[in-house]
Amino acid sequence: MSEIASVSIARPLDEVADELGRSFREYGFAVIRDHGIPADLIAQAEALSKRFFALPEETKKAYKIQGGGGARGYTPFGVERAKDAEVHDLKEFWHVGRELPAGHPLAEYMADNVWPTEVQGFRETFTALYAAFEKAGERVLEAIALHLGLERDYFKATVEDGNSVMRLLHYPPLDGPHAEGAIRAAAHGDINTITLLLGAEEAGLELLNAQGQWQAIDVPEGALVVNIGDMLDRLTNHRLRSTQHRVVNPRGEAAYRSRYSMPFFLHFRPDFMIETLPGCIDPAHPEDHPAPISSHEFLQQRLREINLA
Ligand SMILES: O=C(O)CCC(=O)C(=O)O
Ligand SMILES: [Fe+2]
Repeated sequence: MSEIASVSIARPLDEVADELGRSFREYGFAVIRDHGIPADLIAQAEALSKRFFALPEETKKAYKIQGGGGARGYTPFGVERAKDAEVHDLKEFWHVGRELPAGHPLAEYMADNVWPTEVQGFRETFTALYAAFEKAGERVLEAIALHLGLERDYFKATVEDGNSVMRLLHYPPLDGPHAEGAIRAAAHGDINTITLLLGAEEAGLELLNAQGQWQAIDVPEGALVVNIGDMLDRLTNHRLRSTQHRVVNPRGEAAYRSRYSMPFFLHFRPDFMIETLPGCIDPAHPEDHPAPISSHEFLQQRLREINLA
């Protein structure tokens, strides 16, 4: 049986595109090494994320934006609920979005960021990390374009000034008799184009494989986990799979520890029309979603389903 690919993107992309593409077709996931996001920037970001979540609840709640659907700033424990899930996820998180200059035609789609004044260097560090994620994501998309037989820079214009969001996540420690194996984030597919995940070395991330089994994703230290989101799944007529995944609390001692992670949800630009790629349609795979939909409208529909809009 094949495995989730672990690929260095420092190599020429035409040499790795097919291994990467196969992993995205079969698992919807791949592990990316040599992604170019500096290790010291990651370490600094992890330290500041921990510092923020360690602040008193009342301090953090001051950064919850009323009516903002959690798009920016702080979302407390007990709000987000996966599509069709009955209970809330066991997590709190912070969102950083794109900063566009005033008067930019896409500015209306993007709320202003807020920054916690209690954590020194937060804004600088996460602004730098956002840019680094974006650059790594662009390279992954180049490899995906090659795999799909498209021009290497096909995706560049589709994601330029997109509504990408970086999420700092904290899953607080659990206690009590039901802590081991508890579901920290219920099964879900990501909404966006691709997701790049850093800092998830603490066990718990699992994907639902094609055989219907939950499979743990092992992440070498410092590597990126990349998965396909629903928008790219739809664009490619399900050739690249947006796979259900979840976070479970590990068993043993680790069950009683916090878990931190930092996903970057890379989005198409809001006005990009998601219309099935002609190369992904053939008699065996007829077009599944004939009506094009804008990336913005798709996102709004899905946010309503997960209690964030
Ligand atoms: O924390 C993780 O490892 C994964 C988080 C995730 O899947 C999400 O926030 O969409
Ligand atoms: Fe996810």
